[in-house]
Amino acid sequence: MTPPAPSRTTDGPARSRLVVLAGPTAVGKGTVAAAVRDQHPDVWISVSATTRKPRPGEVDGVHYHFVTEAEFDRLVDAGDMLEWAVVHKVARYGTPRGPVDEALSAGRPALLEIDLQGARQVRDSMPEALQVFLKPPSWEELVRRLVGRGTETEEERERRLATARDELAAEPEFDVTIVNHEVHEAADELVTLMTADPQVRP
Ligand SMILES: Nc1ncnc2c1ncn2[C@@H]1O[C@H](COP(=O)(O)OP(=O)(O)OP(=O)(O)O)[C@@H](O)[C@H]1O
Ligand SMILES: Nc1nc2c(ncn2[C@@H]2O[C@H](COP(=O)(O)O)[C@@H](O)[C@H]2O)c(=O)[nH]1
Repeated sequence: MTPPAPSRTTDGPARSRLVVLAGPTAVGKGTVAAAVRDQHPDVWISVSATTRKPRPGEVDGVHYHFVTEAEFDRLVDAGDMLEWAVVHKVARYGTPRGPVDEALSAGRPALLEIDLQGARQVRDSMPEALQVFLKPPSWEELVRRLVGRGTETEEERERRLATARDELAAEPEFDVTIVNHEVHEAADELVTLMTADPQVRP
């Protein structure tokens, strides 16, 4: 799919659409974002900074910028984070501000895959961003996906599922909901939203 040229307004240069993708743990945010990356290289996807340790197979600078607590503090103190939060009561995650501005100024549709707290911060600071909620087909399927991923201990899974209940209740805050039944269908729905005229809200 070829994106339309970004809209121009009378009060500034062209800016493309910023989309926030949020939703409970293991709903498939990362998987859908990876499918978007594979199929639509024109879409820019933010690489977050985090203080959590890499999982097997995760590459620094690709999946996350893995930073120390001190480095994260420095980024926050310098005002270099568009948003950040402590997620699942364990680690800090944040969106580096500079690359987002560069992508939008270059006219690329930009995607942030972040948690509910971060989505709320972006809603305050960039109300023009489109807020998309990714929802599981059912609670049972969400648990199946979390267990099936096999990357957390039982204790960590319980903590994530507790957060997930609050996150599911926040669905009405979002502009659009996509149900992640099938990865490629969800990715296509997301790209359709990302490449629509940013002046027109769905
Ligand atoms: N549509 C789908 N159908 C079946 N399995 C899926 C689907 N989407 C994702 N999965 C699987 O669910 C698991 C969780 O996906 P993923 O890690 O992308 O979730 P996430 O929302 O990014 O999670 P977290 O917020 O914990 O980082 C993975 O094993 C992934 O392969
Ligand atoms: N507020 C932010 N949340 C983020 C960011 N990057 C990722 N996340 C969210 O963290 C959880 C856990 O991720 P995991 O990789 O440890 O499974 C998940 O909900 C992500 O969406 C960010 O920059 N800011």
